[in-house]
Amino acid sequence: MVYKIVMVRHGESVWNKENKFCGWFDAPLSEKGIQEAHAAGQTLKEKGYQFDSAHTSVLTRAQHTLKVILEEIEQPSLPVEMTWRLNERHYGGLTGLNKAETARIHGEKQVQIWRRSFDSPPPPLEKSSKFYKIINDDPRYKGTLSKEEFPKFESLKLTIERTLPYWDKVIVPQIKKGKNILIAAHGNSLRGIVKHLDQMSDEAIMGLNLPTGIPFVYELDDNFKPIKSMKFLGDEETVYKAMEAVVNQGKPK
Ligand SMILES: O=C(OP(=O)(O)O)[C@H](O)COP(=O)(O)O
Repeated sequence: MVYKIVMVRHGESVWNKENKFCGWFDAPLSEKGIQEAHAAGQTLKEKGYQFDSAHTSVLTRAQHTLKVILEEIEQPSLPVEMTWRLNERHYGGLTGLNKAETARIHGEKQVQIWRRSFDSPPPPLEKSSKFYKIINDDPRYKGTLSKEEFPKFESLKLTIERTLPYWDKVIVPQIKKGKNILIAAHGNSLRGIVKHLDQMSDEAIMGLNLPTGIPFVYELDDNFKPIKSMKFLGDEETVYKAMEAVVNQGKPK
């Protein structure tokens, strides 16, 4: 049996465009991001993809991307499960800061560590931050995350620790039943799933940057080992350039 799963990072958000660390802040899609979502949906339609269910985060940018894709593939009523476990990593005290400006102040190397190291977390989101209440008092987390559980920051390691239980307990059983699944999520929650599937080392995952709005496919064997890893549904040059652009966000300008 060969299992297939499609994943996509949401289209460009307004904060991606403004080059700000976003994390759990609920930035909407930019105009370009909406176009990217349409293009992703059209590509999936051209290639004949249809799904049995979809999974996304509780953040608008991922949900909006998914909605546009489902409209494009003419499956607007597909069952969708939303969970904070697929949220972007919580960027703590970096939330809202411009990445290039942060690199100018703290150095490109430090920003690279904050963005891509496996287990060095960003500084915590302090109560004094203007984003603290917006994120922590957001009603979408009520009843699912207690005050004690609510993160103040997340490294990739911590992100994986809360994403993988959802992958293992909810998504994998659906795939094993033969369901075709689509996941629309975020740069770092998806990097966590990719690291797990490809059994990438803590060092190797540092070099992976996911572009916005370009779906990618995994084909997995019975033991969930990849037969085909991360096959992007886009031409190589476009994908490469989009990945490079993500890397360059952390350079001082
Ligand atoms: O919110 C974010 O990711 P997202 O746009 O995938 O939701 C982060 O700001 C991505 O930043 P990074 O690429 O520096 O880890």
